Amino acid sequence: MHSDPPASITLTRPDDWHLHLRDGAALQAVVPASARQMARALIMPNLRPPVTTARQAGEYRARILAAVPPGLDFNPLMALYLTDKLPPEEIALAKEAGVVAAKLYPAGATTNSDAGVTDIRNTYPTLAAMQRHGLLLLIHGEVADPAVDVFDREAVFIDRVLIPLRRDFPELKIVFEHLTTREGASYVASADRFTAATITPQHLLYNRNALFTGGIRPHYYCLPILKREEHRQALVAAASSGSPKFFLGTDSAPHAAHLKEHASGCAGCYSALAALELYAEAFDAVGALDRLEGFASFHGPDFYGLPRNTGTVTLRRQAWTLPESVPYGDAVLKPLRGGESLLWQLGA
Ligand SMILES: NC(=O)N[C@@H](CC(=O)O)C(=O)O
Ligand SMILES: [Zn+2]
Ligand SMILES: [Zn+2]
Repeated sequence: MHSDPPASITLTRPDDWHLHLRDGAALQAVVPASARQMARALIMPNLRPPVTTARQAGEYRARILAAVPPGLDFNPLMALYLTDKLPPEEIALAKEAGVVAAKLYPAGATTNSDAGVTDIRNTYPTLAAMQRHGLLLLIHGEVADPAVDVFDREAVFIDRVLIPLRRDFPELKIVFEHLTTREGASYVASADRFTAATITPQHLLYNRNALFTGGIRPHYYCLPILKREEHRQALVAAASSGSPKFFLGTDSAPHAAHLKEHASGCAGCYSALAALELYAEAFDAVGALDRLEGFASFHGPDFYGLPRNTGTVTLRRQAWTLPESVPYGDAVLKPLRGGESLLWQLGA
């Protein structure tokens, strides 16, 4: 028996556990959208130059707070960018300054990852300090090895890097960011309580056909790249399973439209403008709207050891059209699903 979807759903205020806000004019352009939807966000440190000290993280956080529109309360949580040389002593300073995590980018794996880690063993003293001080390790889980097929880089990362790393640091909390494969979902589901994962809206809604529908579609290009339909289905099953290991992280990654519509287009989807609406659509499609609140509002803070938010947001089942583009400094941004209709709308 099928029951009609509800006309509205109310959730505890959600958080975004994987967000790129950039800096300068770009930061000013994108902070309001996230602050309107989310109570907190874990801010990615892949600026140029990257955020590698507790002091830089504090200064960056202040710039973010200064861009929050009056009347909204938004709490940015900060992470350091792990390099081959991040000193273990910086971890104690970071902990003291309220930084909650460090982010591992394998060198060359994604946008602004050239300062990333060339060999995980170089970071072992720093990872030991993180385990001791209770900082989480956030991972872009793809090998950068050009010999590995782009679509296999996540699965290969699990075998080559993650399994040994987990063995060497059994109590380091690890978030496998922007999960994209069935292999990733089953690794995390069967891992112990120190391992969790974020999942983006695009990986729940689209498979790799979206990259080529009627021509090449640069606004669906992000890393890790969209995968086959069977992987999308595995991700939807994981996100809507009720397991506390999976939670919301948009990986909203703005790039000026002209740099995506380019011979060598940038990787990253700008999803922050309608993130909750997109997630609601994905959960609605499998009749799992009752599982959205756990994924969006509870599992993240529980894993990070932070309090759940108070207050609520309401989504209404009401079609509306997302703008095709929005201002981005001197350029424009084309949001994921821009110019198209959405089924759910976040209440004012
Ligand atoms: N996801 C992306 O495709 N891009 C991100 C980097 C990242 O999260 O890997 C970016 O900063 O643009
Ligand atoms: Zn990444
Ligand atoms: Zn990201």
